[in-house]
Amino acid sequence: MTRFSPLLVVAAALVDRDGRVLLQQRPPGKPMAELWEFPGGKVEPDETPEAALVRELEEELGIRTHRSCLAPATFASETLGDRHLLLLLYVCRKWEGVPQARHATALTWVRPAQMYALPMPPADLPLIGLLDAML
Ligand SMILES: Nc1nc2c([nH]c(=O)n2[C@@H]2O[C@H](COP(=O)(O)OP(=O)(O)OP(=O)(O)O)[C@@H](O)[C@H]2O)c(=O)[nH]1
Repeated sequence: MTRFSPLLVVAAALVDRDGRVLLQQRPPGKPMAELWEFPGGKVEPDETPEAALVRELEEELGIRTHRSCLAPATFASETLGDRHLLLLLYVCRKWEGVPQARHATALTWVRPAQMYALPMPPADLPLIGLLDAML
């Protein structure tokens, strides 16, 4: 029997009061360098997806939130090289602190429709229309 071992990644659409969403730019030297992505990262073994996302938002942006502020929104399913990525996207409207680019090259706040003009990872492309309809 084939074992399916997906790469489980969690990410957040942080939404501000004007309905704009935060994207971060991946640094040079990494896979998919310079593409714009939702903040987040891999779920570690023995970690819940929500705990992973709270941790990643603190590490990457220096903001604090709580799992009760993470609303499951949609997901992406995409083959990435020899792995299969499952990306769980949450909407978050409540956090403490001002996001800072601790890992990313840059941050930007955009409306979902503006994402079509930005280079994003292939897995993220189907999420744009869904966010546009949702927010
Ligand atoms: N955070 C995030 N990751 C995404 C998005 N779209 C997407 O394909 N990914 C992929 O999901 C994985 C996220 O894991 P990660 O952030 O821990 O990986 P990384 O390559 O940046 O760092 P690392 O492997 O050095 O820890 C990467 O392979 C990344 O390319 C997205 O919108 N946000």
